[in-house]
Amino acid sequence: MNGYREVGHSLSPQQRVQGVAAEPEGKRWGQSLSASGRAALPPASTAAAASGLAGCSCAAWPCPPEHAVAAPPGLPAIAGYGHACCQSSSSQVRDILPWPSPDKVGKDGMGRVWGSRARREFLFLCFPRFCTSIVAQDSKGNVYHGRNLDYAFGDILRKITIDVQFMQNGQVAYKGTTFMGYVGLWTGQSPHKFTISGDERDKGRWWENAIAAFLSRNVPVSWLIRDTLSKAADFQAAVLKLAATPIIADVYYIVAGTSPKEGVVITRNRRGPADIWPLEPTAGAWFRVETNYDHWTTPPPFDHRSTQYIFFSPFSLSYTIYTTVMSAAAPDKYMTQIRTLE
Ligand SMILES: CCCCCCCCCCCCCCCC(=O)NCCO
Repeated sequence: MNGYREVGHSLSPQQRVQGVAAEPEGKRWGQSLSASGRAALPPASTAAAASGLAGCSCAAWPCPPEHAVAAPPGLPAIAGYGHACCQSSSSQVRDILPWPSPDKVGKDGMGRVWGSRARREFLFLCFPRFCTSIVAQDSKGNVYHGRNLDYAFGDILRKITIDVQFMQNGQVAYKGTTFMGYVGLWTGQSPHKFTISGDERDKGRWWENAIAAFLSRNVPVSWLIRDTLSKAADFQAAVLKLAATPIIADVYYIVAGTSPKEGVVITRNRRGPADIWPLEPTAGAWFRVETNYDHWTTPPPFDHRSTQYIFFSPFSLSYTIYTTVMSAAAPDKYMTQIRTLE
């Protein structure tokens, strides 16, 4: 079964989501769950989930866990999913992230969606596009940023995944999640300024990357994340730097700041930006999800991420190395979980 490895215990996806749902806003977000945290989950939550509750009209925000909308049998409920004050948002989420069909989720979480494990490994190598980043703003204007880093060679990479802090004058200048011995960063946070994640964009040919690297002397994409974390003064400066600096390969940079509306997906060509896709909360666009496809295109039919819920999807877990959640305005809440396959 897919699980989570963090300080001393592992949780199933279902326990994890329900545990988060059980906590008051701001208390539990970004912290490790304890066994007692799970025990505190009100029984009503399970009852509501089992009863088929389809939205509520209470005035509280966040919607209490007992108002969580039911998920299909065997899948977790999400608090606030059907709340009146985010009805439009909820329905957007429902449209964009519907529950996967349980009959497609097998013992290893991939089941009939992908077939045998050998076939999946082969498919990953052929179509290595599995990362997911999300930036979202809540009703109070807080901005959150999450990412799944999915990759092959999980057995090795999970063992060498580390959170690193870069110090300057005795203080944490920035931090990130990476692999032992790997110089760049695909995930990081500059405290009280911004957070960044990178997702691969599979465009162009390998030799074009080589030319960009060796002849044009462009910057590797993960180095630019690190350099931006180190040098950019604020969200705007970070977005400008990430959008304009010539890099070796195409990529998606997802950036979140500390103030309302500070969230953006930058689609990069080697030479500059192909597209900038900001949050537009006043127009209902309170979140942006980037996987490994241009947001204005339709993902191929073999990729179900845009039609399944993201972080806890059994579909994605098999190749997920780690999940990070962060919010630059609350830098201490930075949390990475290594995804185990036990
Ligand atoms: C001694 C050094 C060991 C280094 C290990 C190197 C691992 C490289 C990992 C790169 C990860 C890039 C992932 C980008 C996220 C993404 O979009 N993934 C989808 C798969 O292509």
